[in-house]
Amino acid sequence: MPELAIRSLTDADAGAWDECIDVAFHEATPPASRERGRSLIPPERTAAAFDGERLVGTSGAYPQRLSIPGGELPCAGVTVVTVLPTHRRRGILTRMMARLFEQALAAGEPIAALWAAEGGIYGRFGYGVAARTATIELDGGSPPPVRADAPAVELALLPLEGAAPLLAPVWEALRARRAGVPARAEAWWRRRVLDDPEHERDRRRPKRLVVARDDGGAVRGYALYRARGPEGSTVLEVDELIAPDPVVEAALWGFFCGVDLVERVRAELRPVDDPLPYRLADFRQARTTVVEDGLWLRLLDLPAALAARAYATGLDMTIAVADARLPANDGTWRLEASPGGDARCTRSDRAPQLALDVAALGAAYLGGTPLARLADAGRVRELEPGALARLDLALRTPRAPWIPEIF
Ligand SMILES: CC(=O)SCCNC(=O)CCNC(=O)[C@H](O)C(C)(C)COP(=O)(O)OP(=O)(O)OC[C@H]1O[C@@H](n2cnc3c(N)ncnc32)[C@H](O)[C@@H]1OP(=O)(O)O
Repeated sequence: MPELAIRSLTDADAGAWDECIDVAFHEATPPASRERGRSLIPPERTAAAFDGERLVGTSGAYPQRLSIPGGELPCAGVTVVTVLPTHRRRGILTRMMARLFEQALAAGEPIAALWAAEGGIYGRFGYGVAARTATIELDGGSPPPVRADAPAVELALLPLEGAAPLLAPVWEALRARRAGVPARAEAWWRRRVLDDPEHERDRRRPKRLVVARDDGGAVRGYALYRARGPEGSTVLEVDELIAPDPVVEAALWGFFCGVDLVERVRAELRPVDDPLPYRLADFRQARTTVVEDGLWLRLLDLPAALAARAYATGLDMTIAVADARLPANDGTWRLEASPGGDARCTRSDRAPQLALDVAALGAAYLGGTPLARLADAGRVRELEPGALARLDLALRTPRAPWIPEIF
C-alpha cells in the first residue's frame, strides 16, 4: 500500500480537493462556489492527504480573530474536514488535525474553533462545545415587541451589493458585546455573507437586507432574510439579525412581526439567551424550537488562552488539566486573575483544587458552559470544596457566547 502523505493544497490539486469535499459531504457544489470556498483559506493553511497520487483527505483553517470575554484572540477556524469513504478510519483525520494544531501554534493562534458535522468526531481531539445556538420561530403577523422607549430608527431595504461597509461596524459592536464571534474581512462579507448566487438558494427567494438607521443615517442594526415556501404558507427565514443596541434589535423584530403574507418567521443561529421572548407581551409568542451545539473550541496554547481572557472575579486557583494530544498543556496550572484586569497562568507544583480535561475547559472558556454543569456530567472533579463555585463565578459572562454564522 502506498504511504500516506500530507501537504498543502496546490492549484494542480484543486479539482481533486473539491471532489473529495463533495463526495464526503454528499454534495454537488457548482464550480463558482467551489472556487469561492477555497479562496478564503490561505493555501498554507490547507492540508491535503494523499494516498500515493490520489487526494483522499482535506482540511483547512481560516486565520480568524475570535471575540473572547474581555477581548479577542487569534483563532484557527477549522473547516472542510473530509476523508474519502474509501479511506475512513485509518487515522487520516488524526494526522491532519495534528498538523493543523502545529500550524496554528506556529501562527500564534492559542485557540482553534469549528462547527462539527457530527457530534462524535471532535471531543477526542480536545474540542468542547463552547457556544450553543437556538432556533426561534414566531407566527406571521404577531404583535410587535413591547417597548416603553420608541426607537429613533428608520428601517430601509437596501441592495446587498456594497453593503459591507455599512454592516461591518454593527458586527464589530456585537463582537465587543458577545464572545464567540469571528471578525469578518471585507472579502468574507462580500463572498460569504452578501453573495447570493441563485444555485445556492435551495428553492428560496433572493436574500434581502433590511437596515435600521439612526437620525444621523448610521446603520445601527440589520437583518438578512429570505422567503421560502408557496404562496399562502410563506416562511421568512432570518439568516442574520444583528443589533447590539437592544432598542434597535426590537425595531428589527418588529419589522418581521409586521411583514404581510407570512405564515411564520424562523431565525436560526440565535443566541441561547436571546432576549426576544422577554420583549413580547406573550412570552410563548417566540418559540425556541431547537437548541444545539454551535461553536466547538479547543485550547491549543492553554496558558496563553487562559491569561488572555477577562474574569468576573479575582482568582488564585490551581487546576489540573489532562491533554493527551498536546502534552505542553497537560499538567497543573496556577491561574491568577484580578476582576476585569490582567490574568496570569503558570505551571504549578501546588496540589490542584480542580481537575478536568482540555475539552471541558474549552467548553467553559467563553463563559457559555457552567463548570457545575460539566461537573454534574462527570467532566470536572472538585478536589477542594468551594473551588468549583469560585472558578465558575470567575468564568461567568453577562451574556452567553454566540456564533451567528457557520464557517
Ligand atoms: C469542521 C468540519 O469540517 S466538520 C466536517 C467533518 N466531515 C464530515 O463529516 C464528512 C464525512 N466524514 C469524513 O470525511 C470522515 O469520516 C471524518 C473526517 C469525519 C473522519 O476521518 P477519518 O480519517 O476516518 O478519522 P480517523 O481515522 O482519524 O479517526 C480518528 C478517531 O475518530 C473516530 N471517528 C472518526 N469519525 C467519527 C465520527 N463521524 N463519529 C464518531 N467517531 C469518529 C474514529 O473512530 C477514530 O477513533 P479512535 O481514535 O478511537 O480509533
